[in-house]
Amino acid sequence: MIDAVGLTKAFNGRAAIEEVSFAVREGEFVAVLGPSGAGKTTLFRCMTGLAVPDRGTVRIGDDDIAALRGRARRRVAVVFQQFNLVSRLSAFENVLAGRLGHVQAWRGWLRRFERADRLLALECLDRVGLLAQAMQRADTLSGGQQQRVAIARAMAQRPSLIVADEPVASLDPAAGAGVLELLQGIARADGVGVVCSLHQVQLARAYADRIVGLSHGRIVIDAPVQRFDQPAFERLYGATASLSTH
Ligand SMILES: Nc1ncnc2c1ncn2[C@@H]1O[C@H](COP(=O)(O)OP(=O)(O)OP(=O)(O)O)[C@@H](O)[C@H]1O
Repeated sequence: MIDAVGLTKAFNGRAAIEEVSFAVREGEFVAVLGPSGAGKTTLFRCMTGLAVPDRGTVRIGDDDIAALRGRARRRVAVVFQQFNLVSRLSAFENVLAGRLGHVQAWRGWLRRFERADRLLALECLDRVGLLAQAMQRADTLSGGQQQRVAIARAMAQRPSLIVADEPVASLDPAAGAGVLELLQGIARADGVGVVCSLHQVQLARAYADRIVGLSHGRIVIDAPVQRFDQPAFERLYGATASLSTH
């Protein structure tokens, strides 16, 4: 469904990612692991059209993501480490923002969404367990709740792919696990592809279907989660690291 081929991006003559290729199928949850500076964020920015690769393509179905403009971009939803909600708006209004790529522009400006869009936003909030908080201002919610709102917003976009860049890095372990369980559920129930970068190997092993490992800008592992073993772990994090303690 999503096909990244030969992605290369350099900054000041130094490659941040080099010849990165991988595919994500419908309903698949792929965790991207790798040490700091391995190139995960650069890869994600290229996959979402936020950055233009020097070489390579990302296709979603028949479309090249770099060529997708405006509304067509709605096929890829992004979840950020810092949630990126509008703090003074309610959870509900933030989720409605996920519909902006689907409605006429004036409806977005005036926040006059149709009934079907409002119902969908409520349904998405219900799916993430926050219906009761729908009218609460985003900045009064806990970090875990804010990330759930961001996921509801991504769902309201009705995307083919959700790209989540370290979505649990700012959360405590329980809230982080809850967020990954949600993303896993969305992949399975809705057939949405999910690509999620993580620093916690144990979370990747618990929730992902596949692990893609990036090191120095290159893919060094691409394997089903069951095959992510000690040698794979060492290839990614170095010989002194031990999988059993992660
Ligand atoms: N805008 C930029 N300008 C210059 N160098 C950059 C830029 N963005 C990324 N880099 C460099 O590219 C390399 C990969 O960075 P990137 O942020 O993609 O890694 P990462 O795996 O996401 O790291 P982390 O896990 O710490 O977030 C690093 O060496 C970084 O310094």
